[in-house]
Amino acid sequence: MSEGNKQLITGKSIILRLEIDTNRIRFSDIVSAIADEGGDLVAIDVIQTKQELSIRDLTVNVADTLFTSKIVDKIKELDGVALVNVSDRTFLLHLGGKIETKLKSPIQNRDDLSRVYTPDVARVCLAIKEDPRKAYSLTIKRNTVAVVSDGTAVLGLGNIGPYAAMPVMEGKAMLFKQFADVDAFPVCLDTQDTEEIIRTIKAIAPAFGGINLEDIASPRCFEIEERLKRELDIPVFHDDQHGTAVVLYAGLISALKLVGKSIDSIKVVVCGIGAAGIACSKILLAAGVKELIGVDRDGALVSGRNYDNPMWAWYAENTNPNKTTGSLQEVLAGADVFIGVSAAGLLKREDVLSMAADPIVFAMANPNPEIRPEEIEDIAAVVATGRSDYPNQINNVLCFPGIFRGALDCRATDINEEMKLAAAEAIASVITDEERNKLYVIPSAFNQKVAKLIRDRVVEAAIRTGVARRIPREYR
Ligand SMILES: NC(=O)c1ccc[n+]([C@@H]2O[C@H](COP(=O)([O-])OP(=O)(O)OC[C@H]3O[C@@H](n4cnc5c(N)ncnc54)[C@H](O)[C@@H]3O)[C@@H](O)[C@H]2O)c1
Ligand SMILES: O=C(O)C[C@H](O)C(=O)O
Ligand SMILES: [Mg+2]
Repeated sequence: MSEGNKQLITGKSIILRLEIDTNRIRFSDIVSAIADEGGDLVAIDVIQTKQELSIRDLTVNVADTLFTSKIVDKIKELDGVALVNVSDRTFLLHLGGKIETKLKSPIQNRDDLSRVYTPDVARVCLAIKEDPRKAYSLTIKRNTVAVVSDGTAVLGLGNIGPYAAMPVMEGKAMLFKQFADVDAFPVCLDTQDTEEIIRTIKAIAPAFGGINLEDIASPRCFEIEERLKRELDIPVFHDDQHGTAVVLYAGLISALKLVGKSIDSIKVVVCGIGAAGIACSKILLAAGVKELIGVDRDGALVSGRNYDNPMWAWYAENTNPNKTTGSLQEVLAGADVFIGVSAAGLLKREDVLSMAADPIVFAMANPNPEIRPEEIEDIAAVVATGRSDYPNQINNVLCFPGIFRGALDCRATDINEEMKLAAAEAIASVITDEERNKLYVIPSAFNQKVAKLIRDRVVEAAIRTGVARRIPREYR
């Protein structure tokens, strides 16, 4: 297990079910024992009481699994307490998966049955056969997105395969529904072959109004997306590239306002030149960043070198104008902005100290960032991560629900550059100059304005650029 993955088990919440003999032990002694072993008791539920026996569920936050085993051992030593069960709240939330199918209308009698199913359904099938566009009005297609992964670059966990990728894809499906009322379905493919992935996605496309590619490793992800965009008539969007780039750009516009720097005068270092790093770099170049340096495992990407990865060859030619060479630490000196889309713990406090005044640090690797915000909160002007448990969450969740809502509503054939830029501007517009501060440069995922604003701007951009096949009523 890598160092990064080990940190994964931080910040757990466990539930201890205890059978307590109240004649033999005081509850306060149990609480102290838990605290002594590093547990933070946050809730108590009394499940049952009979005479001197009390069954209680104690919800305890622990910093990592080590504390869990210490707490469990300590409880077992206590006289008058029996440990009935220990459960992890996160695992409980995943029991049986996180999403399900719901019927829009119940099937209560023969009449209903004959309409939703044989024989009447056949008339609907034939109507679609006659005019395939009716798939949008008569099937789930108009509101359904496939979240497709091959499990090769799941968060920063790497190639963990399609089964292990499912919890993330189910999570993305939840976010689609929660934030934009899009029905999304996780599809994890048991193949890592580019052609087979393309063929499979094309074969399942009839049911879907859009394809959200997720956690597919670079450089394969580029060809898969490019080919599918060309060969399918529904929008195909690689979230780790474009969703991330859109939110990053929105966050950077806002952070630069805070520190009073302009986009064309800053030096930016991007660490991790994969799917997210390349897309973030492209959006920054388009926005006018002049000094942009990409760093991967072997240091800065520089023109004139031979790179097997064709995207790196392109990257080296189009960035790093001063041909700066060296490690992350070396090229970061004097930089205004650090963007991390690589792996946990790569950035050190000393590195941030070597940056220009008012450094902006976007440490976006998941689940563990390149540096923990608490390590640099006193020296950085703005710190953001991809996580939900710190302020300034720069995560593609802010983008993909609204962008697909817009694309589906106007039956777009594509999600193009103008639509992505419109989404970034929509996110950036949510925070006013008065509201903006060090801990609030990007709206929260729960800000209800975001998805709606993105949707409207995306629809407008789709209409403007001629990719909308339907004009929503308010734009007619
Ligand atoms: N916050 C967000 O919204 C968001 C979105 C997408 C990706 N990410 C995160 O960014 C990371 C990369 O995701 P991706 O989809 O681009 O994956 P990817 O596999 O396409 O790219 C990762 C890149 O990071 C490089 N890398 C790995 N370890 C490195 C090291 N020690 N030093 C320098 N470079 C290193 C790899 O060589 C690769 O080029 C993951 O941690 C992921 O969770 C965050
Ligand atoms: O899944 C996330 O939280 C963001 C992003 O898609 C990632 O792969 O890290
Ligand atoms: Mg992802």
